Amino acid sequence: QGKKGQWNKHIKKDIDPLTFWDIIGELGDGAFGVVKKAQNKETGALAALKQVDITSEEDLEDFAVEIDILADCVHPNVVGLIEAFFFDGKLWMFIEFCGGGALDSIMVDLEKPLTESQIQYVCHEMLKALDFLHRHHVIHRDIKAGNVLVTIEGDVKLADFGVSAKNTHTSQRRDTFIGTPYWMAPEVILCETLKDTPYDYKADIWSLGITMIEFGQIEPPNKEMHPMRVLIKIQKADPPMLEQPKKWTNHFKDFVGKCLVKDPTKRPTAAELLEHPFMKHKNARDKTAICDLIMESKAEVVEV
Ligand SMILES: COc1ccc(Nc2ncnc(-c3cccnc3Nc3cc(NC(=O)c4cccc(C(F)(F)F)c4)ccc3C)n2)cc1
Repeated sequence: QGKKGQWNKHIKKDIDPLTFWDIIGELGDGAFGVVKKAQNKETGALAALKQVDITSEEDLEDFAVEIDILADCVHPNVVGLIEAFFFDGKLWMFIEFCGGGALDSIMVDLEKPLTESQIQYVCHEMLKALDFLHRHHVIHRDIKAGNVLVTIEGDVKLADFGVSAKNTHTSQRRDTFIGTPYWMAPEVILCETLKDTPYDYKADIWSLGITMIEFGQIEPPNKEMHPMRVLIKIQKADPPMLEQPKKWTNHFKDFVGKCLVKDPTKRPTAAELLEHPFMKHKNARDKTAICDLIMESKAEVVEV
């Protein structure tokens, strides 16, 4: 079995998933397509379920890349694939459910940004995920608060709802559409040769820096601008900075400044950033601050 045979190993075929799973609700108002909440009949485990109509071989290829990434990249800070089925012309992906949801929704719901100690912990967890993915030759390419999930225990899991992640091995790229520009690194916009070189994973480090500003201000820089204008500005302007410098420590500001270096060859790796003083502080290993935030956000939603 050639290519086709290759993707079978992670996907159960011709078995009805509803033999093992109950669908118990909807997730997100279709913002992510058809995503449901499911519960395992035997274990009671909760899952996020994505069902995708597979009409063409090409669709299959695209989603096989996603399954391969998730099956190969098992890490405590990356969303976990529980199992996948191909049934009734659909691909069914069951992902470990993160009860706190995405961090952008939490900031919007609570109408407040993260504190520096919450940012310190989330950033440390994200860096561990990025270091792991980059070592596995996976570039995320859409790092932003909306792709950072939290569990009710305060664990942080990197996700990719736009599925723009690329496995440099297969160098298969979903139709090369331009994602949301606000988090985009300068070299990615310029389509510089650096995009497909040993430096192309550095784009995630730039987006991490933008995401740090997003955590501290609820929105990324230039959010009020028209997306096309932002592409030009990211190219031309000096790197963005935190708006209220007095609000943040020098370690945090220095960390953001190191991520937002326009020349990718001069931008640090995730491994190097894990050694930055901002990451050596005990807050970076203390989940209590983020647990308080998650409880506050869960308390907001009173089950009617
Ligand atoms: C609206 O409130 C909530 C509340 C809880 C949750 N919790 C939750 N927990 C787990 N997954 C999801 C989820 C939500 C919407 C869409 N997809 C979700 N998970 C998911 C993720 C994926 N794939 C990835 O995240 C992914 C794909 C490629 C690469 C990567 C990475 F590079 F990060 F490894 C990650 C595939 C299928 C699914 C169902 N949502 C979400 C919203």
